[in-house]
Amino acid sequence: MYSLDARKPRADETTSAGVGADGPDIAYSARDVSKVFYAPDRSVTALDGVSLDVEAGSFTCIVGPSGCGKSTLLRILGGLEQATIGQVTAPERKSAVPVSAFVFQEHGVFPWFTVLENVAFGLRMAGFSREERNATARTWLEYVGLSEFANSYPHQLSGGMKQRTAIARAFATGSPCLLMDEPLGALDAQTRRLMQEQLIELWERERKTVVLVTHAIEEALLLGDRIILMSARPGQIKEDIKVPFDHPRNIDIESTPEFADMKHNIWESLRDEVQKSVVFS
Ligand SMILES: Nc1ncnc2c1ncn2[C@@H]1O[C@H](COP(=O)(O)OP(=O)(O)OP(=O)(O)O)[C@@H](O)[C@H]1O
Repeated sequence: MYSLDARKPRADETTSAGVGADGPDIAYSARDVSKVFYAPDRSVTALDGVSLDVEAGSFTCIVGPSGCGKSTLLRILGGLEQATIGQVTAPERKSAVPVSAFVFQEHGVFPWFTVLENVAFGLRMAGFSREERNATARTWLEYVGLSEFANSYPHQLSGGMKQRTAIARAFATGSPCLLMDEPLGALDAQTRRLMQEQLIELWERERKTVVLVTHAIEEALLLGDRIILMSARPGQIKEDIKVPFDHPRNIDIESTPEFADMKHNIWESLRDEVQKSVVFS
């Protein structure tokens, strides 16, 4: 459990660090990480020798075929799962606010809490007063356009509104790093577009360290500054791609030839891996 130290974290504790004199700060670092899931009948090697440095304040997307270990890698970075072999380092926790906040594809909100209580939950766990956490939660509800629904319960919301609540909570908690596993995967196409735009805006406002798992190449190109392309299981890093589009960014970049080229090249590289994963899984 967290210690209930009800002070507001200092700015240097809650925002991602930038570029220091010795180069960029590294938020997460994985060195030769392998993960084997053991079961009585068979063991599964999910990751094999993955090494990765994630810069503080960067937006990294992980793309790869189904079952290649994307979620496992994210969970290992966030400390939810342990590597079988290899080392992982994450930013040091300096306050009651957890270093990593998670957003999953579904089930990210507590059905028995109102929208406001859901968004304020992380702050409550970190020991903030009711007044402070409600004020912060209301600000974030405004950013994601859910102010009117502060007192609604999740069953009264659409899927997109529930995901906005989960994303608002992750940002509101004040964690410097957000780990998102297909956060928009369950949404319909139109809502997904709006949420992509909103995620870009929120990230540009906060510049937190984000690692986001997605199946969609377009989404990774639109949101990320870097794409980690993984091979079929056992997951290894096949390519480490720099996304060259500037910020502030919007969905218009999708109509540029550069976007189309990158999308094509990434798909060419991913296609073999997808085929392997379909054959062997
Ligand atoms: N707790 C577990 N116990 C046993 N095997 C697991 C466990 N978690 C994941 N695996 C296996 O590890 C491999 C990688 O799973 P993981 O969920 O990380 O892949 P993924 O790339 O995120 O997949 P998807 O894109 O389909 O969500 C899969 O073969 C999966 O079956």
